[in-house]
Amino acid sequence: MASNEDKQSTKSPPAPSPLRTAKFCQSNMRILVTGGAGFIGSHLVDRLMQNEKNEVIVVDNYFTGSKDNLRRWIGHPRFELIRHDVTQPLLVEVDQIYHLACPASPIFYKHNAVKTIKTNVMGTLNMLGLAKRVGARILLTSTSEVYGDPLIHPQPETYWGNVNPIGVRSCYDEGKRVAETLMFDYHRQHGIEIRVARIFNTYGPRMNIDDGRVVSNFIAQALRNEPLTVQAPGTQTRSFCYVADMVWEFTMVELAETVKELINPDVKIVTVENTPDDPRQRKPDITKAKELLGWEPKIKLREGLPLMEEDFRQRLGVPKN
Ligand SMILES: O=C(O)[C@H]1O[C@H](OP(=O)(O)OP(=O)(O)OC[C@H]2O[C@@H](n3ccc(=O)[nH]c3=O)[C@H](O)[C@@H]2O)[C@H](O)[C@@H](O)[C@@H]1O
Repeated sequence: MASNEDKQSTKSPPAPSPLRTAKFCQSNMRILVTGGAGFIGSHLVDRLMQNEKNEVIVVDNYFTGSKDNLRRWIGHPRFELIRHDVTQPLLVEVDQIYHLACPASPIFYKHNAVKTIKTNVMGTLNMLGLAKRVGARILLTSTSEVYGDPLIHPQPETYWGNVNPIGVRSCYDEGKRVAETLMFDYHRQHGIEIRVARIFNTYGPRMNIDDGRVVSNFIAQALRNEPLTVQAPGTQTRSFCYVADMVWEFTMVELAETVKELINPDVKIVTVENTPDDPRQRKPDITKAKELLGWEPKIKLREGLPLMEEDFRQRLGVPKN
């Protein structure tokens, strides 16, 4: 019944703006990346810029992103960088929107919770408004946090989650859930072409060194000869994705032991207090992605960690012995 109603109310996509379909610009694809100066955003920009038919516009407010991540593209004729906060409307003529903008590390997103939820709700609303106006396709980077502390393991796309609506993480996980709702409502009501990617704990070069997330913490701690801080109980799991890839499930103790073994065997592992609402386990069911997209992870944690170690060594000025 619901699906029939869905079908009836889904409109065909709005036509792209006449400016974008004019002959003179048909050959190039103009792509907006919000949060493009961030960790995942800047890797995406690298990939998009490899295609000579792409023009890339990045918007970022540099709250957690950095111009340094885009150094190689600044001044490139197919690249533009705009300082802009997505909670404010933006008008640009584009064909595709990759909407990544939002602080993603729990310490950053909890630091200004109201701003985080505004970014998720108003930011996504603004980008959907833009997509509707110019007829662009839009992708939202959502998160494994939409599953909260999941009661089903591993998590299929169809799982609705177990989320605390009034907790300290809600600004992010409920914020992303509303953002997903907005995406599907704009699709049903206005025919916008949408994609939603639920990203699981990604790590790799260019993460902020003091980002606060577990992989960057452990690597920076190992390189600084500080104890690896496993938050209790340490048996909670995450499924780590190398930034060019994905997904391997580990407990935090296993991760700490791997970082110790690979990066600094002398470092100590200590157990410290955890934060509220920390999910006890998380692992995506990737059956559908394998079947429909032909996608599966390739880079194992033991291969990905050294690549991130190399980047952190350079930025921390810690040479390899
Ligand atoms: O990537 C995801 O899927 C989502 O989840 C992450 O949230 P979380 O999994 O809590 O990320 P971390 O802060 O890296 O924590 C992972 C686990 O490591 C533990 N941890 C964290 C830091 C540390 O120093 N030690 C430690 O044991 C935490 O208790 C937690 O159980 C991030 O908030 C989001 O960027 C993202 O959307």
